[in-house]
Amino acid sequence: MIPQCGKLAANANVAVVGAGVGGLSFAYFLSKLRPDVNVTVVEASKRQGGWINSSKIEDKPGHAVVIEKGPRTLRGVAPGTTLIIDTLKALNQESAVFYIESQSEANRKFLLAPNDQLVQVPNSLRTFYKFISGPLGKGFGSGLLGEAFRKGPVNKISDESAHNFISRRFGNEYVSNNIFSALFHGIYAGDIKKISAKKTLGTMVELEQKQGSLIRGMIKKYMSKSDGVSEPQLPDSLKEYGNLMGRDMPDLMKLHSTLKKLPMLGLQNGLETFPESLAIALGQMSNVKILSGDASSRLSMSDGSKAEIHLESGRKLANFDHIRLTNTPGVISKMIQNKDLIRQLQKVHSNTVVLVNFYLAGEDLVDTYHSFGYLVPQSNRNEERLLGVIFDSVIEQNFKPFVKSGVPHAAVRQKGKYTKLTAMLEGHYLNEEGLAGLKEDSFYVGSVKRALSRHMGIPEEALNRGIWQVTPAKECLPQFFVGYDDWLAQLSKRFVENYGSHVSLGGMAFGKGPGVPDVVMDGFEDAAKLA
Ligand SMILES: Cc1cc2nc3c(=O)[nH]c(=O)nc-3n(C[C@H](O)[C@H](O)[C@H](O)COP(=O)(O)OP(=O)(O)OC[C@H]3O[C@@H](n4cnc5c(N)ncnc54)[C@H](O)[C@@H]3O)c2cc1C
Ligand SMILES: C=Cc1c2[nH]c(c1C)Cc1[nH]c(c(CCC(=O)O)c1C)Cc1[nH]c(c(C)c1CCC(=O)O)Cc1[nH]c(c(C)c1C=C)C2
Repeated sequence: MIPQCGKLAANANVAVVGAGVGGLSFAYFLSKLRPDVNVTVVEASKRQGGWINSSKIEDKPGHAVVIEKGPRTLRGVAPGTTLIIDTLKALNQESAVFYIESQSEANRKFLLAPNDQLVQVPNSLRTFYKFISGPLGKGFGSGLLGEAFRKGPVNKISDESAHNFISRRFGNEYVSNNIFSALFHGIYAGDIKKISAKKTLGTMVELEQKQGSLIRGMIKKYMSKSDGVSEPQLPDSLKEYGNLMGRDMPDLMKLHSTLKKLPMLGLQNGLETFPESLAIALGQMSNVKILSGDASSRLSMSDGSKAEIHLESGRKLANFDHIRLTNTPGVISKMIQNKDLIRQLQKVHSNTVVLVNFYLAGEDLVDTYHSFGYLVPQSNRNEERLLGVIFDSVIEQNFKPFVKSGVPHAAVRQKGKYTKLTAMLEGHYLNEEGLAGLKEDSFYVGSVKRALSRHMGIPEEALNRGIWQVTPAKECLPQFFVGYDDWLAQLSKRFVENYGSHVSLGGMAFGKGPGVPDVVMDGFEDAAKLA
């Protein structure tokens, strides 16, 4: 998010706060587009990559296994993914790219029913029938049949919760409680009853507004698509990327068309390969400095035209024409002095997720449920406060190299059978207690063992033989509360009143969505506006 701004003057100084993928990609694109600009990246932690964290454990002496303590896959359909893969190509890392086919077992997903049975999310007529006639299907068939005839809200509303919206469209609360609440666990670690429909289900909300119903809207969209054969087009953001970065347009179009058909992509040695490649490229640019291990504690303006950053170590960095902040609203609120802005930023709470990684060599403990993993809807009793479980070993075993001459398949997975899982817990369930409610590691390992045994019948004895790691990702996912878009517009106005065009905001809270492709695309678009 960037205020109306002019282009940076020649040899301008820019600071980027945060060396997560959002900060690194903004710095990378800006330096590529404007090699005369001096860029300083300030990072609190000693490592770069932010929540992208592909960590290594030793299975046996000298044998490293990658475990993801954050994101691991990218959506193929997102334009930001084309930008990421094309950037990796430019950095000679294309051979590290892997993908999952739509028909792959790793593209199946399960939901946990109230009776603790796993039910497959339909991907065929047979599974659709099984799903709607099962415990999670209540209200789905009738809801869908009646959807086209249900009226919109009586009074025009500017926003509502995603739960409200889904319940209105389906004519019951079952569909939200049994299905959509799980999806909101699997993306926002959030409570569907508190999340903005406009921000998170924007396309559906628009369909209702324009066509009166989702089904009618979708039919109309389908009919207009099948009217004529239109040439495939690059989205505007990718056209701008291709033009400004001097990329071959037909190649970019081909890459985007290919990626759009892939449900997900991953990287050899984990998703951290991307921010790591960006950091290496930035390290080779003479006009870029990365300062790690020193947090920004305060921002100030010196004479109305230059900005300063005060670091926790006591050091002051001065003379910046522009500062890019890529942190959550809560973190940014601690760097500024204006009371009104602080109050506004503090309105956004970021949820905490506890990640529990498990690895066991030699055995496949999830063989009856081969899939991406499962999510837990709010209709489940869920004593463990589990949000969902990702079956990393299944994903890795189904990865295919994106380029034929790339890394051999075996390079992304261990040899033979193994089980690698990531369970995610807490999220909105922790909000009443706050961070003080976080428990010891052994508590979470116990919770996950109990849940896996109950949901999939995995014997505790087998779980006791694996390696466990617990990582709390504190206040990691900003929550898009009802009215978020209006809040963002107001916030942007207030930032301009206070800092003119000297400060811009990037990262999960300020882009199109919370995914890696969204924050990378946002970083490019804002860098292009300044360049
Ligand atoms: C558990 C989890 C799973 C996810 N799964 C997926 C997924 O499967 N697919 C997907 O696309 N996305 C996923 N995401 C989202 C993805 O992680 C984010 O889109 C991405 O990491 C955001 O990058 P960022 O640079 O904006 O923020 P961050 O990664 O938060 O980076 C911000 C950086 O700022 C630094 N910082 C903080 N305070 C200061 C300070 N005062 N001074 C200087 N530096 C500071 C931090 O140390 C950090 O390095 C997931 C997120 C989480 C938490
Ligand atoms: C169980 C908790 C979580 C899982 N992933 C996340 C949480 C909190 C975080 C997350 N997952 C995705 C994103 C990016 C969203 C985007 O806009 O790109 C984030 C922040 C991707 C994602 N994961 C699932 C879905 C449906 C999506 C979005 C689109 C897609 O990739 O298809 C499903 C899912 N997430 C988790 C599990 C266990 C799971 C399904 C079985 C873990």
